[in-house]
Amino acid sequence: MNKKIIVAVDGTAGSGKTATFNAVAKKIGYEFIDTGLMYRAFTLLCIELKIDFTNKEQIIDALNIFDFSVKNSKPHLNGKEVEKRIQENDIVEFINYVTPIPEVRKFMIKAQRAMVTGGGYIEIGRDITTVVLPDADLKIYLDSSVEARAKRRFNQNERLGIKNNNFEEIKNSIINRDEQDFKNGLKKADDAWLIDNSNIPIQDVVNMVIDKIKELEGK
Ligand SMILES: Nc1ncnc2c1ncn2[C@@H]1O[C@H](COP(=O)(O)OP(=O)(O)OP(=O)(O)O)[C@@H](O)[C@H]1O
Ligand SMILES: Nc1ccn([C@@H]2O[C@H](COP(=O)(O)O)[C@@H](O)[C@H]2O)c(=O)n1
Repeated sequence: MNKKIIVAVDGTAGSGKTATFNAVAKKIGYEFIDTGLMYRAFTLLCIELKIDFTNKEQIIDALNIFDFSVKNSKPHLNGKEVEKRIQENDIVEFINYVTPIPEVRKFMIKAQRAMVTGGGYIEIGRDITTVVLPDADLKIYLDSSVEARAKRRFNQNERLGIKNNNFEEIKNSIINRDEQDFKNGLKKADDAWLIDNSNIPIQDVVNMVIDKIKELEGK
């Protein structure tokens, strides 16, 4: 019987981490953890508490009443399902006040590490291969050009009926998020497999990754 492994994935905003690795996890029976949802849900809590985002102490205090869970594959904030709400534009507008705060990152990293209790997990984010799961069996860094990512996000927003969908705004938002993510420590780990999917269909990336996981399970 092949032994399931731990897969850690980082990559730039909108590069395809969720769609690609959710599909991989479903096909091979792995648990899928999207750590970005935790940061989005926490940002939503701060919005709901009407926190002054320039006040770090208020943001840190909110961690004491932050309960995040995933039920039936849907993210829940303090027991309430928030899957679509945390994809709205105001979350992206404020999240960059939240993600650089060391106390917030320490809280999230501890929780994200505890979620992976052995093989059979795929965890995605910005610091998974470098900080959360540095000893993962397989590390992947997923990237795409800014243009490709903006086009995809625009089309996704259209499909989801997200309000005020504007291509140039999305492109600028991606550039800003990349800037913040690199400041927060996003980088390709030396032992990570770089996949640039700018011109590779999602199904081909899914198949490439599954082949690699099966190879490592057999070792
Ligand atoms: N290889 C690909 N080719 C074309 N479209 C893709 C590819 N991979 C993902 N997509 C599409 O790109 C969009 C963004 O993908 P996704 O939401 O999975 O990115 P992400 O990296 O998880 O983003 P974020 O970091 O913002 O959560 C989705 O519409 C997805 O279907
Ligand atoms: N491990 C992580 C995951 C995410 N972030 C930040 O949260 C934002 C939302 O994440 P998405 O994957 O849903 O885009 C994102 O902009 C990251 O800045 C993080 O810092 N660490």
